[in-house]
Amino acid sequence: MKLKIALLAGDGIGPEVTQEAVNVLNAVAASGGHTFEYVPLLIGGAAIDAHGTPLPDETLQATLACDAALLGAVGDNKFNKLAPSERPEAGLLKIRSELGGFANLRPAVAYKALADNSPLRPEITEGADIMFVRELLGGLYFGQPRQWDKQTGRAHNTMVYTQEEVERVARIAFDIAAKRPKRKLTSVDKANVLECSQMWRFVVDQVAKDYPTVTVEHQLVDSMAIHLMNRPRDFDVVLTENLFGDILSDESGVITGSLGMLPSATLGGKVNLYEPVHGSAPDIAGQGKANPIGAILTAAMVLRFSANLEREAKIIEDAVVKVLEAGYRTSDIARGDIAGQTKVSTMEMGRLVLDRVEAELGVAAS
Ligand SMILES: NC(=O)C1=CN([C@@H]2O[C@H](COP(=O)(O)OP(=O)(O)OC[C@H]3O[C@@H](n4cnc5c(N)ncnc54)[C@H](O)[C@@H]3O)[C@@H](O)[C@H]2O)C=CC1
Ligand SMILES: CC(C)CC(=O)C(=O)O
Ligand SMILES: [Mg+2]
Repeated sequence: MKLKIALLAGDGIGPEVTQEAVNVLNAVAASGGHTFEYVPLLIGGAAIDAHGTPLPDETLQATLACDAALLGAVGDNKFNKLAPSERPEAGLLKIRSELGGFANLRPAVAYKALADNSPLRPEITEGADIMFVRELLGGLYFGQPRQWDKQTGRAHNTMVYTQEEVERVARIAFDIAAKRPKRKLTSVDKANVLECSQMWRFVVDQVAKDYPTVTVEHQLVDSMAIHLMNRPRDFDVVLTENLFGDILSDESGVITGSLGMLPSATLGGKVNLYEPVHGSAPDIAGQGKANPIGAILTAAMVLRFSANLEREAKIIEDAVVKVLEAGYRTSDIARGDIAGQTKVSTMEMGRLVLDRVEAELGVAAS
């Protein structure tokens, strides 16, 4: 297997966690016959600093010429006063839209080893395993018109969806649900207030007719936020529009023990885009405190969806579980009051996972 991967490390903790993801990918390459070529490219604040724009054309063109894109995170407080169109985040939104992936898969799995890290009681989270399918190219983040008119003191954004946009992401979510043991799909909307959501619900019900084995329910986003905390095990595939999915998937970090645990893959476009769910975390950047597991599990998704290496993806996921079971914790998932835990840095956590991946694959330690 040959894979050319655009490496969009970005800002803050982005480069720190991406390096750990690359290390495990390299172990898989070394395990036999695979070549992963990386193309390091600037995006976000790093690209603004170097080229005055958050997505240089060179980055976009080079990414389009790759088989997959692995992104860390973008954003830095020093750009907070810029207009949305000039900020690092605009570079991420633009590359998402140019790559064309519309189905953002964000799995949230409550690992037993981290049961005491969630503020939710272990009996609430135990066994929770949710696959969020977030629509990534529509809704408020992309809708036109949008403006802040400082003269009139009025600002507006536009939520817009077409039936086709809803249908294509709904089909991906139903396909996934049909293959999972629970075969349940929860569609999230705000159909009691928004026309976009009423159409969303109508289209989901239409698509559901093609998936008779999948149980479908609709939840309003506000009460969904509390159901997710009260009874996370009741959910299986959760289908949402762009903004609601952004919020609810971050919220699911409470179920898993940390936002730093969450990976994602965006499918359906010209080039699949892989990124952990978290942002650039400027509060901990450069201190070796970032949890690289979200990025490492994102690397597993690269192998699963862009390289068809399911066994190797599983080896990485199992290695993460084993390291957690052995008690190793980055600071976001460390609890000083629990015996048997060893606090480790970003690089140490990456190394611990890598050691197990290399051992499992029979690769000499790098
Ligand atoms: N995909 C992306 O590139 C995203 C970028 N952002 C940007 O990131 C910047 C910071 O945004 P925030 O709202 O603070 O969200 P954030 O996700 O960066 O951080 C939220 C909190 O979680 C912690 N955290 C996040 N990832 C972690 C990890 N891997 N290990 C340990 N702790 C972790 C942070 O320290 C912080 O306390 C902003 O500029 C924002 O726009 C936010 C979300 C996604
Ligand atoms: C453009 C991003 C900063 C939005 C976000 O938080 C995300 O996609 O998770
Ligand atoms: Mg987000």
